[in-house]
Amino acid sequence: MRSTDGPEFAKGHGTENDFVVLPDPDGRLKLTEHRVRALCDRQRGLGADGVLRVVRAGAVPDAPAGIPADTWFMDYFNADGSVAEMCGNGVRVFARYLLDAGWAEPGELQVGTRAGIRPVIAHRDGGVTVDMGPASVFGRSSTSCSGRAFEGLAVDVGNPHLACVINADLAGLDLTSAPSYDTALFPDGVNVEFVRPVGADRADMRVFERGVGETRSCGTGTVAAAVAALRSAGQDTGEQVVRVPGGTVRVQVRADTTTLTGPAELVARGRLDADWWEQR
Ligand SMILES: N[C@@H](CCC[C@H](N)C(=O)O)C(=O)O
Repeated sequence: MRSTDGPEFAKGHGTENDFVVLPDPDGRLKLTEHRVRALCDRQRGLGADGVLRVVRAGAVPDAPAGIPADTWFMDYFNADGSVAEMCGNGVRVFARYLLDAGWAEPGELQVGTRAGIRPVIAHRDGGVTVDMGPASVFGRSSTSCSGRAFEGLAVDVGNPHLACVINADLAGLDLTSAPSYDTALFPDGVNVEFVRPVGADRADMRVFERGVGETRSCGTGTVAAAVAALRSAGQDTGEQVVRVPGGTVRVQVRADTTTLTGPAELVARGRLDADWWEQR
């Protein structure tokens, strides 16, 4: 009989950007790069775009200064085991997990991330709004994909993005391999979005995520996409409904901050096999 008393997990997604959630309030789990990759493996693991460790900020040695020790901290890892500063869809799923576990009350809550504290509101309809903080444009750059060059805006949403507004069919892009990017402007890599405006306040988007590959949604990416779509129409602020392969989110870009509203769903809870976990 195999052991079933390994660490607890949950599985959830936000617009089909999916995550393994590992509750670890006191920071006891040894979450190595190898274990993250194994968990996210879609053939031999649970399968996910990333891992969200649910831990108190005080138990995370590299949590940014200024986050109170008892704040719930989203310790985020990409599927390749790399650490990222922020994950917009992840924060929504993280908040849903906290509520489901009874670790947070409905209403407004604060989630610590490597990009700072993100205030979150969980709505009665299952949607979640995240105050994503200001999105700052730090240049223009280019990428090439499917043998074509595209221009885009470099946008910092806590993590780096290159959001390219294009007037071409998104379905025709081959995102099975990483689009090129300027390593001087993006020394730590970049998430690349291709954005097609559809009317004044709507845009379609596909994304190639740093540390993952093409995903069906990227919350921080939709914020970068909204900023780029608005700028292409001569606006610094406004609202955009962004449609991604996995669903639809609403982004508000204000002068002082941005917000992201979209669904978050938990689909399973269980325990990892203890032997499997120990052998990773
Ligand atoms: N899917 C996320 C972004 C996750 C991090 C990203 N891959 C990076 O390395 O910056 C989102 O919903 O924002």
